[in-house]
Amino acid sequence: MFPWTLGIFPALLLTFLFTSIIAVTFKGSRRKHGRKQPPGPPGFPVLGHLHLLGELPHRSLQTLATKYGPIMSLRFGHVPTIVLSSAEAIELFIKSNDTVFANRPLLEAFKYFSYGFKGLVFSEYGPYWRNMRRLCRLNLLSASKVESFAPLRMKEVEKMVKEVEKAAMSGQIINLSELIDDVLESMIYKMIFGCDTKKDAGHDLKGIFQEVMHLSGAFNLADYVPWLGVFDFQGMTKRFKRTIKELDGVLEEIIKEHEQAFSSKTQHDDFIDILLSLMHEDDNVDRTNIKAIAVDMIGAALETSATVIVWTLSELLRNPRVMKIVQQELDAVIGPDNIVEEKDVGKLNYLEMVIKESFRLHPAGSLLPRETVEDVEVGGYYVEKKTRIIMNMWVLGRDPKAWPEKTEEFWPERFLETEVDFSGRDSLIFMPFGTGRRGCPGMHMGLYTVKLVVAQLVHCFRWELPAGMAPEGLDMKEKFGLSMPKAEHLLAVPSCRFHHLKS
Ligand code: HEM
Repeated sequence: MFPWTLGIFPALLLTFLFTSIIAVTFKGSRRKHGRKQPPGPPGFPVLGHLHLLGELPHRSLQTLATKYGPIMSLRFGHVPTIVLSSAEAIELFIKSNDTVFANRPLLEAFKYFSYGFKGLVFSEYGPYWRNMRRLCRLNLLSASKVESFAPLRMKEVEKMVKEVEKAAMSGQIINLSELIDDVLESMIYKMIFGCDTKKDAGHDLKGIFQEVMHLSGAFNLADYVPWLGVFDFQGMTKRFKRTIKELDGVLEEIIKEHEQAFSSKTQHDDFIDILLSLMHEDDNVDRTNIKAIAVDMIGAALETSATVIVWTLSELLRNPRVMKIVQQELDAVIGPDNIVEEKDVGKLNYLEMVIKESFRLHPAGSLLPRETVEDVEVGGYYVEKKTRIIMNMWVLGRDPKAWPEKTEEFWPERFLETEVDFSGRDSLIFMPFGTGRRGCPGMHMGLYTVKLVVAQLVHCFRWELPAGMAPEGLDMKEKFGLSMPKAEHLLAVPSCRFHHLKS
């Protein structure tokens, strides 16, 4: 969820050279109004601490926090920032002052791709956001809506099983990262648009969205040193404009098709249909909202769910002991020869612990960003309005105080004795879907999808690493991005566990 990956070094070098000319005249200070600020390292004028982030900012910030503590003050370009690196720090700041920390940073990419913050994810905290959130929760993400899309999810998962079966027959290596992306794209696009590619109409919906995600995760200098924005050194503004124009063209076409079919349909199935019927009833919903919400839902649902599935399967391949227990549970609950159905996933208790453990070590969204709505004093520190707050989720899962046993190991059994659920309500040591008012409203849909896909792949197939690679040889490096995906694609060879799968 935090963008500053691509091209960070060339961009920083450029900024440094450009701004060092005027740096001598700039008197930057982290002390505001003589009031106490959290500790932090000394920074450069203009650049602040941007140079300290490195290729993997979550790790660099973890190292800095060991020196400056779990509440640390930094400045990225012109943006005052506080990094929270423990459950106690998040409790003190976010939980106790939820409404004060309820904004998100308004970055340039999000401005373009959310149609000027007209959706839910990036809209400013206040009545507009409340209305959008209520609308999405009630009409798109309610328990009954999530359930109504179960047959669609199941159909896509069955198609996936057939594809893997074919590869298994011929002993082929499968690129699981690509396979999972494809399954989730089809599921999510069909749920939102009722179609999955628009290739037949000469568009490449998937390609356009990949560019949206790519640009949303890119480092854009103008977000940190706004007055450099007019020069567009990185060509970002040009790319934002080109991509949103292309995206808008496809979204308009999809909406028009839905409008034409609208009156003849008795049932309004996909998100666009539902939003169009709301537009007819509610003056607060217009065409721009529909497009912004559609983009929001894809951005929020797709990469997060795919990343979690790939990390979970990677951990299972690296830990044959855990894989064996998951398969034993599936055999006992689902039974050999049966395909897993969504109604069964709630009975898979060990799988649930496996997914929790995967979230602990590989949170989808390593750095959760928020922004202060107003000036506030917390824990004796003065935090001014529009300060960026970063919760370092990556550190939370690896904090030896919170997870004293086998901290760095993949050990799902720890959740036998730790009473935490996914929601971040009980305990902030584990909050993979965020916390408070801006916590994830798609948690149930995300969990159903992740559990169903993982369970199916592990129940129907045995998996081995290619070329006789030992489990401990699997590369587990992450790359930084919106959802901290695995750096290398996950490749594995399937073989069928059952001869006659009943679907
Ligand atoms: C495994 C999958 C998912 C993960 C790990 C995940 C995680 C997150 C996280 C960490 C946040 C930020 C919370 C905060 O700031 O406290 C978030 C926000 C959000 N998520 Fe999810 N999410 C997932 C799936 C979904 C799905 C399937 C949808 C909808 C279809 C969705 C919709 C949203 C929305 C709309 C927000 C913004 C809420 C707001 O700002 O009010 N997410 N998600």
